[in-house]
Amino acid sequence: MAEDDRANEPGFAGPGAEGATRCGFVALVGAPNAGKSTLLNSLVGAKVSIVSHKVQTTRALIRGLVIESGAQIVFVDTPGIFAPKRRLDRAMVTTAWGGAGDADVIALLLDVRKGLDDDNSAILARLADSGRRKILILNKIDLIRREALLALAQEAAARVSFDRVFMVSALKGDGVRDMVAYLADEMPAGPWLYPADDISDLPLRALAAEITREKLFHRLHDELPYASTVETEKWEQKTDGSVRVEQTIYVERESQKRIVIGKGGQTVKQISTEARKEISEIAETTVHLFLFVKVRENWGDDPERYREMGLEFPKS
Ligand SMILES: Nc1nc2c(ncn2[C@@H]2O[C@H](COP(=O)(O)OP(=O)(O)OP(=O)(O)O)[C@@H](O)[C@H]2O)c(=O)[nH]1
Repeated sequence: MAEDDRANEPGFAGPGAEGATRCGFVALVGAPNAGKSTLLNSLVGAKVSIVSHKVQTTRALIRGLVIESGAQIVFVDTPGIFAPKRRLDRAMVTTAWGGAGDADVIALLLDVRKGLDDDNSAILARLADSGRRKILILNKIDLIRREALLALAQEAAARVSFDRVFMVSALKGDGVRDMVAYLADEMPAGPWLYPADDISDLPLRALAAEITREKLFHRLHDELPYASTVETEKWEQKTDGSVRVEQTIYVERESQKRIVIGKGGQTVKQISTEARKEISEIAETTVHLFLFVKVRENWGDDPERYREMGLEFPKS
């Protein structure tokens, strides 16, 4: 149904119609790499959460805002849930469940190729105890046969009583609109929490740091991306409308710094070129990006770094 048609439906209330708008929170939870960030970006129609084929790209709670049928849906992209080992891992998992606890609807995203493996089984077990409204989103249906998909849906539904099950391809957009229409109906009555034009509650400078971190993830291999973090130190509006952005990539060791910089500065230059293009898009202006690489030993044990990433610092 076209947006215009909806406006003629009884009960429709656009922004500002007091008492008739709806607004609520949907927490996207799931194992690492299930496709939460891909889904969120596709829903919002822009990049608010970073995507990579490596696991655990999303560290903090990132909100994406979608408006559908008079409802503002605040999607909360949580870090992937898995058995944590390091301190940073524990912080991410605690944050993820914290995000789910406050939501009107918990949406579990499951990579259909993984099926009910250990990570997904553990999440299902925990969700089964939650009294909240919950839906199951089977993602990456472009990669699996229909019979296997239906069998998986049945198996998951036998463990947790989901209010609804959706089958989608976040990458291709299949099935996504139906899911959003359902969620819009489920949102409680109330005023919108964010301006209609906003797509995320993350400030531009935080989004910009996330974009650079994504490029870092794409360019570098093994453990290095996990040992690095990016901070926007300066966001300076120039009189000609352009912005000067200074960011620092923090790594844990001198040897890692050399890798990030690359031969003759090649690697950091490529990261900078790719990041600048995307930051310009979200800032909707010309961006001059300056990247610095610094060693900050043991940042993984520094409470301040967790606060900057929007994570709680776990005591142990
Ligand atoms: N074929 C296919 N690939 C997908 C689909 N959705 C996501 N992917 C891919 O799966 C990988 C992981 O996607 P992300 O969106 O980063 O996953 P995530 O759940 O946010 O991951 P974490 O940040 O680790 O929690 C990426 O390479 C995506 O391109 C889909 O519907 N089909």
